[in-house]
Amino acid sequence: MKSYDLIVIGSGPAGEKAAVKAAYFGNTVALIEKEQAFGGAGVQTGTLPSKTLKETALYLSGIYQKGVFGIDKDLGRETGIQDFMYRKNIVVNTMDKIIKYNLEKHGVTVFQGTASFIDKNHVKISGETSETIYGKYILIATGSYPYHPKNIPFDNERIHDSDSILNIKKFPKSICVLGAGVIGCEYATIFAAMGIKTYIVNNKDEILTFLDKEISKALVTQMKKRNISILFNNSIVDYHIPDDPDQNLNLTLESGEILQVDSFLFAAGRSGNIKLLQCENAGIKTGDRETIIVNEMFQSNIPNIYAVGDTIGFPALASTSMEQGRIAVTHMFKTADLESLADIFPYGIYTIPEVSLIGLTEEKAKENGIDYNVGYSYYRDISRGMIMGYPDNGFLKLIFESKTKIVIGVHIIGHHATELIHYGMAIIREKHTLSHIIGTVFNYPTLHNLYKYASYDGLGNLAGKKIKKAGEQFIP
Ligand SMILES: Cc1cc2nc3c(=O)[nH]c(=O)nc-3n(C[C@H](O)[C@H](O)[C@H](O)COP(=O)(O)OP(=O)(O)OC[C@H]3O[C@@H](n4cnc5c(N)ncnc54)[C@H](O)[C@@H]3O)c2cc1C
Ligand SMILES: NC(=O)c1ccc[n+]([C@@H]2O[C@H](COP(=O)([O-])OP(=O)(O)OC[C@H]3O[C@@H](n4cnc5c(N)ncnc54)[C@H](O)[C@@H]3O)[C@@H](O)[C@H]2O)c1
Repeated sequence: MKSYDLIVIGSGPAGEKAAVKAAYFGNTVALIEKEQAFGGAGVQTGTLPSKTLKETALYLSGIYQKGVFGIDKDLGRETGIQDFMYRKNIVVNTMDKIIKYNLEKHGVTVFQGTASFIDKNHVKISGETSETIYGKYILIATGSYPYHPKNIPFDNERIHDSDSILNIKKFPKSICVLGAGVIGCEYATIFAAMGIKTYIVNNKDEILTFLDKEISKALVTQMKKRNISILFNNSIVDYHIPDDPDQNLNLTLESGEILQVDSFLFAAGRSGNIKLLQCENAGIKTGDRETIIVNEMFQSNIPNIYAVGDTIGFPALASTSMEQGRIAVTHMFKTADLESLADIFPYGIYTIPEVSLIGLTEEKAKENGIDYNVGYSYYRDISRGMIMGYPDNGFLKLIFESKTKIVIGVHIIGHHATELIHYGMAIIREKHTLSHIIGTVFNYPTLHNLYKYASYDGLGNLAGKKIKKAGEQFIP
């Protein structure tokens, strides 16, 4: 029987990074993947395809060029679905090859097949042939899948989840998205940018509840401007698919109304991918939504078995999954180079416009009894924003402690927000003050000047002395 220091199950962001790190430090590593294509939701069905489609929608619709040249490109309506999917397919196929190459270069032995536990050290691989291998340590990195509520008749033709939506053969004439979480909001803005009438049905009275309220409201305003209708405090209780593919779906809302749309996308949650593993054979403790229960070093109740990424639940991001994989390996093999997950990490929401945050929201600061103040700056306040055509009326909001002026939260809505946030992360991790930001020289003109303007605005708010209000200097 083949024997390894580590068996990794799953080739998504968590599994790949863990496998190559363990191999780099001289351990024998096997990785088992059930799909032909590697990369999991990170590469094949989630992060990268959706981000590429967003970039494509921006390019084809010309949304960010309209403010610069004042012209409406209106390409979306003339574009075929092949054009829309073209770049996505290139990115996904290339990343698949890159992962396989990375594993090969590190000397990781790859097995194609479905992994299941025989006991705490033996894993069976069922594929074209069947084989059992031994691992001193085992890392579960099997990710998650879109949860399928029983009452939704998924057909992958008109009723989709976030996997099947990537294989559509024509643009929907209109679409209803269920769930205003990250997946729902991202896809809704992508379809709307392509000129498709889009509805979101959400069972709460707000979207993306973890955002600073002001930012989430600003995103709702931007979505409405782009012809997205959001039906709050509502859900769908019945789905009728007519025989005639040219007729609309009839979706019966909880409120009693019927919503007629061409297509439907379910985006209201995911569950851990652990069914096939037969965790009971190894005595591994599992939790809600098919997750594996782990400690802070990502170790399950069975000491030689670890689990990372979506399969352990929150925060279920590609960004954090990779780090969890590396930390688990540090702990197993005592490489002593990465002790724990960073105490704070950013969220990047790739809606149009993008949203990103790090640190506390205003609501959280209030709840924690912190004496805080805020400062704002608008893209339209700064030269780079002007050059870019004031995209999305975006803004940056700084939250800082009134007494020390130390920044405790950064929230951005607008173009490139997911890139801009990283300076905010450095400020918060280093406990920098508004004065520190003001005393920093940035390239000019750049969007980073948003930080400086927001700091001046914050100081003005603190002193009760403001010459100009944030956003006021805009002369249309
Ligand atoms: C639409 C969408 C957009 C997203 N956008 C972002 C984003 O912008 N930024 C971000 O940080 N995160 C994003 N995410 C989340 C991100 O994709 C996941 O957090 C990340 O992929 C989790 O990585 P993972 O390695 O745990 O699992 P996965 O990427 O799901 O990989 C798991 C792998 O394990 C394999 N597997 C499962 N069971 C077995 C078995 N029994 N045997 C063998 N192999 C098995 C699967 O086939 C898969 O290849 C998005 C997710 C979705 C769905
Ligand atoms: N940019 C990113 O980082 C990114 C992008 C996409 C996905 N992800 C990851 O994928 C995970 C899953 O995302 P998701 O959007 O599917 O789930 P989610 O749990 O984040 O959001 C689900 C939304 O649907 C609503 N909802 C749930 N049931 C409903 C019902 N029956 N009727 C109406 N509304 C309902 C919820 O109130 C919520 O707003 C996220 O937690 C995130 O970690 C991350």
